[in-house]
Amino acid sequence: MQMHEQEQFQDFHWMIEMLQTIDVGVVILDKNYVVKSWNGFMENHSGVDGKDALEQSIFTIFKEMDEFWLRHKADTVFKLKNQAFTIWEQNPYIFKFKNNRPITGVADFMYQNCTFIPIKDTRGEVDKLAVLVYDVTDTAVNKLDALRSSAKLKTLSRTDVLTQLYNRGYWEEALKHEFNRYIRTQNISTLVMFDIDHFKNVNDTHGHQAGDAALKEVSRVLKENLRETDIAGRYGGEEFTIILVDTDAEHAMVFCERLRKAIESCVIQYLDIEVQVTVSLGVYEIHPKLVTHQQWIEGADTALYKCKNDGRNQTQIYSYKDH
Ligand SMILES: Nc1nc2c(ncn2[C@@H]2O[C@H](COP(=O)(O)OP(=O)(O)OP(=O)(O)O)[C@@H](O)[C@H]2O)c(=O)[nH]1
Repeated sequence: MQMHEQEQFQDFHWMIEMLQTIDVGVVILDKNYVVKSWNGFMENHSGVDGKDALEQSIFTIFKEMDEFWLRHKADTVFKLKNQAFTIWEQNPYIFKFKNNRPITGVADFMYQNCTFIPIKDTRGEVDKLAVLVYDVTDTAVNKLDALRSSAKLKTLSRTDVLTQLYNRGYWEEALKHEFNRYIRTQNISTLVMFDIDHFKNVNDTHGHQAGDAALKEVSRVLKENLRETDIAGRYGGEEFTIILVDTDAEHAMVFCERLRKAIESCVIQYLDIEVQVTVSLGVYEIHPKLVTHQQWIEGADTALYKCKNDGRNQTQIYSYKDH
């Protein structure tokens, strides 16, 4: 061997050595999807030895592979002679490998980004392509975790922890939204504010924990009586609010009386204590002369306090002329 040839052979040897050991999968496919090269990364993760993979169709080695998808992707690389990419967000993996990383052990399989590179022959024709496979499991798992916890945060920040109803902030936003919708569409909605009667007595007699159990139970009964479109929130301590969408005061009254009776007949169990509570409910149908959503709340609140003054455990309707 001449000196020049020997150097070339050395270069080739180093290149093969490097391809064998890099932490990226390298597969070379011909136009018939037959494997022409298979590096160490592919051997390690697929469990298929290079000598067994060579001259096999890639679809024989990976029987579950989405053949249609890969052919479509590769065809464009062969035709356009351009590189193509896939990212895990679009397609979690091309080659299904088990994930064996200790840190991101939660993922069942390896997330992959892949690059498809056209390889030209000596005449400049693309007759093969290289698929480079990058293990991006760590990045993917971290990103998915962050997305999951931000979705959880979103729910948390709009939910009252004790009752699992909407909290006051979120509920009030919903009320504003409904108020503006009325201005646009003139669709009637009714606001209900209700409060547990003599709730202080429950706490004083049975303790705060029993009081919490009562709040939870009242919320449960409330949820049971709601329609899909109704929006219920915990307004404050033992005060609750409901927007009854597309409902007038008369129908709201029927709803409130049903709810009031359901709560009254409910026996709340906390340890060996049994507690029963009643509620007072104020009803206010939206009115064209209302200028702010705050006035809507005030009307319902006035009706609620009228119930308290008139003996509690009842529903009253407020009307605009009471202003
Ligand atoms: N257990 C418990 N109690 C709460 C919570 N938030 C507010 N409270 C209590 O609710 C009670 C409200 O009492 P008041 O405003 O005097 O009203 P009330 O006793 O319900 O009487 P009326 O509304 O006039 O029928 C207070 O004792 C508060 O401490 C809570 O999250 N858990």
